[in-house]
Amino acid sequence: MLMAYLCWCYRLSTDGHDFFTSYDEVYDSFDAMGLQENLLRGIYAYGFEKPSAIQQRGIVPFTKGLDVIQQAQLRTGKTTTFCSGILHQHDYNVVECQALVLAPTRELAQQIEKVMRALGDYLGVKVHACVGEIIVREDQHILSVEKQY
Ligand SMILES: Nc1ncnc2c1ncn2[C@@H]1O[C@H](COP(=O)(O)OP(=O)(O)OP(=O)(O)O)[C@@H](O)[C@H]1O
Repeated sequence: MLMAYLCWCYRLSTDGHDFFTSYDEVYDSFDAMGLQENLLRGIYAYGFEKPSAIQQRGIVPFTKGLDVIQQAQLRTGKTTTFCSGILHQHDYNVVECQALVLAPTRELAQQIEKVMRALGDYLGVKVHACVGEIIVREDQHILSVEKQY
């Protein structure tokens, strides 16, 4: 199968000018990415041994706090890429909502919730999908009173 992937990073520079660049660092193992230990445990426990092409290029820019645009073919590991990046950046000493992922469909939102929960298994992360047909007040309660991440 032809594997196509693209990874761009975008950040406001300190002098106020934008810059836009392709990201060409490649990490051929999850260990080499400098990820939180408990995130690594989650990745390996999920059954991943070697990062896919988009993961080799896409996870680390997330962990550096860059604004990232990624594009790759279906089923190449995009969801895992941004979930890992998000989970790495959390401060697990702070009990508050720290990330919001927007998805265009209920199925995608639920798939992202599943992956986030699995990868974050050893991090103690709390994940909640706010989808239609569930009372909005319940979502608000979970995200505020229960202090979900
Ligand atoms: N490094 C990896 N090693 C083994 N399996 C992997 C790896 N990364 C992802 N997978 C598996 O490949 C499948 C696709 O992964 P993922 O959902 O992250 O890709 P995607 O590009 O977001 O998919 P989609 O295009 O359907 O949204 C999943 O079953 C996932 O568990």
